[in-house]
Amino acid sequence: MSGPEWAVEASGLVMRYGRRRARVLDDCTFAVPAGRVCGLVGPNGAGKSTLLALAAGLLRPSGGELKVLGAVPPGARADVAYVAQSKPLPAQLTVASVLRLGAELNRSSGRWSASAAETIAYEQGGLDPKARIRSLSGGQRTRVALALAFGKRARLMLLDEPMADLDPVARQELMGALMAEAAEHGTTIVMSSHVLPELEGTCDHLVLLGGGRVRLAGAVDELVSSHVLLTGTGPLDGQRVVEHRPAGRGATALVRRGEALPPGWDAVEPSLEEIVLAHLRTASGPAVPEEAAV
Ligand SMILES: Nc1ncnc2c1ncn2[C@@H]1O[C@H](COP(=O)(O)OP(=O)(O)OP(=O)(O)O)[C@@H](O)[C@H]1O
Repeated sequence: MSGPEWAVEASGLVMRYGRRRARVLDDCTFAVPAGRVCGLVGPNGAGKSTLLALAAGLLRPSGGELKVLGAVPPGARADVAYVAQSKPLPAQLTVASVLRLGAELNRSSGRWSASAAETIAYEQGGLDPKARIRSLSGGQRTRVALALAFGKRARLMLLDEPMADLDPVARQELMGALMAEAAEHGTTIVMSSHVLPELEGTCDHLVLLGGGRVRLAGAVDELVSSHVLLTGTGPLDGQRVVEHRPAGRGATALVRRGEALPPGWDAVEPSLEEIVLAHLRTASGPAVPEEAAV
């Protein structure tokens, strides 16, 4: 692999907005390998946007270490595309001028791809190049912001809820475009989302934030194989229980794989969505110790 092995590396990362405020991120340690498509999930206010803005170099950490493509942000800015949740774009410009501005601002990298940007904006999105940004809908603005990110041909795309205001067809199309970008160019994508089915099948890595901490992080296949979904009745002594819920006359329990199956329980492999939901529902409680987190 050329370049750094890790696209994003956080070690003991702390963020607070102002000295007296509580920690939004507290002692967060995780790493996203280069070339992965990483879902960033967590309840509202968990710190996902904060983490992405730190990685984009728009905020400075209050403590700990953060490296992006091997450099302290914004050191690798030329190789990073960031799409903020608010998608700020100059309202008075036309779509075509925004894409020209993107080309201009990225001239020094020599990597700007007008065709990649135009495919997203015009071919797939059907946007009018002469339309002014202020006349576009929220979803259409999102498309322009994503067109800029694709045009940049960055090595890392940091996308803050990129699909939130897109219609289902546009979502599917743009997820496909992101997957193709990752597969063809080895681009690392870190994408926050609340839509779990969207992440299942597209992300091969996951970071879950809750209560300011990293609750879960690692390769999706390892996270799935390190959990077991139990249904049944009886004590769960010795099991590392993530969540226990009543179901009919018995219960379901998501546990970390490890100990032998307790009597009275049947085990199946959970889906990623079941794992994430269980961790989200318990995200403000104490973290269940994990072994295989990256
Ligand atoms: N500029 C700011 N000044 C003070 N506090 C802030 C600021 N930005 C965010 N916060 C606080 O930091 C915490 C994390 O916010 P953040 O936007 O990072 O969460 P999030 O996980 O992206 O949430 P959501 O899913 O709702 O978008 C929240 O408690 C929020 O109120």
